[in-house]
Amino acid sequence: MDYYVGNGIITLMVVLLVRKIFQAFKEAVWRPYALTRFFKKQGIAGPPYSGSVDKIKRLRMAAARIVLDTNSHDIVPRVSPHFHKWSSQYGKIFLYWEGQPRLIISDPELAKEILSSKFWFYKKPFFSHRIEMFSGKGVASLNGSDWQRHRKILNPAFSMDKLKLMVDTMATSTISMLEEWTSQAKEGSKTIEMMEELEKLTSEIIGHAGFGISYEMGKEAFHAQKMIQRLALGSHATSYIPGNQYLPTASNRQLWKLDKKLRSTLRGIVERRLDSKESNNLQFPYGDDLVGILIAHLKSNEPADTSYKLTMDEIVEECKTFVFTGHDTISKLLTWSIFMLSSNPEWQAKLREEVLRECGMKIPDADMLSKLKLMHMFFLEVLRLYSPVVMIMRQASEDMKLGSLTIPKHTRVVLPILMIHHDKDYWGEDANEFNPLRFKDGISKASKCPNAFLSFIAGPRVCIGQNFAMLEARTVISVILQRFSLSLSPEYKHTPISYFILQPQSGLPVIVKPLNV
Ligand code: HEM
Repeated sequence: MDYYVGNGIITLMVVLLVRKIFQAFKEAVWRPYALTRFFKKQGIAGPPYSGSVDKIKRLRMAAARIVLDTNSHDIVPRVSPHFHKWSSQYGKIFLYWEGQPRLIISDPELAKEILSSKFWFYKKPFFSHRIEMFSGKGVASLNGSDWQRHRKILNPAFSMDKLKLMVDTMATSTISMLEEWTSQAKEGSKTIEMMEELEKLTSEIIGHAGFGISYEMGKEAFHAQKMIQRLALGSHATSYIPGNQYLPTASNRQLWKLDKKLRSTLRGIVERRLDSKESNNLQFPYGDDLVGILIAHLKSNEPADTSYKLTMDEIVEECKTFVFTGHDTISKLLTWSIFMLSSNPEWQAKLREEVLRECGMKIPDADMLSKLKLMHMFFLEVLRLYSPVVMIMRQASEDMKLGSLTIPKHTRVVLPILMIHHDKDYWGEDANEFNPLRFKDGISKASKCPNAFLSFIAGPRVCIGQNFAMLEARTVISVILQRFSLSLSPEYKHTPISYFILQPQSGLPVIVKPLNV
């Protein structure tokens, strides 16, 4: 009997081993060969599969050592050196390998076709457990009916009427930051590390506006989220070993601890709100901010209670999503805006003049802000040249037609937003120059191709926080320009880099000077 059992186990192990070897061969040899051939027949080329991940690492490391001239906005070779190199060799559409095969598409018309696809033909791919740890398993990463349910619940939190009421909170938080600057600028001016300062400000604003808490109360959550992001991106960049997120390595243990901390802090915020029910608001008894709206959809234990409901875990994950999306992108838009104002005195003067004309020294409200036309063009140009999200990815859920191409099921498609934004074919010979006036007749007329501006993407999954971000950016910059002048510190090194979001590699030191001094 033992003999038969022993033989059976050995046979099973051999079968499993052969299957594993076969799968590994299929993934590592057959699939790259077959896919490369498949695309080659359609006229799509790309760099060789073998050694591709190392090549990307080497290109990135070399690019990270370059310091650009402060007036140069030709940043794609530094931020995405591999895209830059390969697009000049293989054209606007090419295939490359980074763990999996990826098809780069830098044609705005095809990008539009992908982004407007309704029936989940192009879905969000699963990135990695580590990325979800800081970005949350919320509306930004879901697909299908789950995404529809979350998006429908969240849309009311971003209605323009609601956003307008947040301007006061945005301005008040900015003013208290500026009071700090004034008290520090005792000798007439002060150098401020602007990227850190703006991360704190935008955390405070989303904390107040979305969660009804102060920065001090939300500090632990924001700090844990930031630490997870740093650790997760560090380890993600250096390893592609499947399943290694479950190994109890030192960095994994630290990540698990931080994740637990982040989740428990957010859960605490939600539970405190649950305890503060107000019976006179029938539609949103827990408040009509982001957390209040999410809680109003908390699934009760009644079996019939299924439509448009969220579980407690889903609410916590959604809060995580907004801790991330609600401040990281917008703080970098503000960082690059301050960089542009500090290095372009003429534009700083123009925008200050417009702010003083429309708002005087008053705390701006939504109506005043809507009159800042030059400032709107300025932000569009900053977003074009320094788009905080440099690329997005989708995955074909079945064999698809895209223009004249056939895209096989499971192919990951990359839309390189930053590279499209710097492409001379769409934006003209001055594509790398700072010229907000190119937007004077609106976004669609600013380039040769009406869909070439993609900072917030387009289609059903367009950024839900786009209006929130633009209102916050106008408020913060208006209040700063009313009270301070800005100039770039000689310490600044122009080194844009993408750590998930585009940012200056070594921060942004800026000299601030109160205007009445
Ligand atoms: C300058 C600021 C911002 C930029 C450039 C930006 C950019 C983007 C982009 C490119 C996407 C699409 C990602 C993809 O589909 O892969 C996106 C989605 C999203 N953004 Fe933003 N965003 C900004 C601000 C915000 C803010 C302030 C919030 C929240 C308060 C926010 C919340 C979201 C959410 C929840 C999604 C996912 C939407 C969905 O899939 O239905 N964003 N954003």
